[in-house]
Amino acid sequence: MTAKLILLRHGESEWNAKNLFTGWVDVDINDKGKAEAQRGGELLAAEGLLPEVLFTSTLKRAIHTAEIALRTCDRHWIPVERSWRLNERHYGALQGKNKTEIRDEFGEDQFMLWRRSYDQPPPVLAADDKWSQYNDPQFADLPSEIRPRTECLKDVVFRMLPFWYDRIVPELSAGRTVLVTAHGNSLRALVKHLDGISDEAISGLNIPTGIPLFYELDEDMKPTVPGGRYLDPEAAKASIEAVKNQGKK
Ligand SMILES: O=C(O)[C@@H](CO)OP(=O)(O)O
Repeated sequence: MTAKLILLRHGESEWNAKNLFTGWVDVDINDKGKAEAQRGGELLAAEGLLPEVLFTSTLKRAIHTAEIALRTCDRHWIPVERSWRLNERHYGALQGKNKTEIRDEFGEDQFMLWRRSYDQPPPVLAADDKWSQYNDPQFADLPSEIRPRTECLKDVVFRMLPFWYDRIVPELSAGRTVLVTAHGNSLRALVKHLDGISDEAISGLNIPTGIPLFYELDEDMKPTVPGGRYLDPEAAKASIEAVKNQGKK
């Protein structure tokens, strides 16, 4: 038996369009993002890949993307579970900062280390910073030692995997088609795990906005096709290139 897993990064957000580091800042999708989410739902319907359970982060750009995509393929009614463990990587002191300005100020190497290295987090964000979520009621139940003030991708893998094993894998094992709507870096963490990508090679992986990535998984929860399959490969290619080049002039 194989299991069906669909990964969907949220559609373009207001801050993606403004070229700002976002992380845990709870910005919404814009009109282009809404259109991408709808197209995502159309692709699911066209392939007959109809989700039976939804997992999302607690951030509105992922929640709203899922709502639009599921409404479009008439699956608005499926059970849903949200978890902070699927949230975007906390971008620390870079949250709210312009990517091009950070690249100009600190140079390409440091910019890429912060953006795509596996284990080097940006500087911490002060708890009382304008763009901090440290005292947000949404995260009040999280013990302070796991409430992030910055994260590298390795930290995301560490906090995401318990949710994968405890909540998502049981649904896949039960034969249900699972949709996960999340973020560029929380999905990079999951793809790294699924495809066994090395700490070095993961820096070259980018996830496009709003295009479903379909994985068929074997009984060991390993992909039958490495890397899965984007339901719109051409659009995925163009969007991956755009994500990769963010911050460049
Ligand atoms: O700003 C962010 O939170 C992420 C995703 O939008 O950006 P990046 O692709 O630079 O990691």
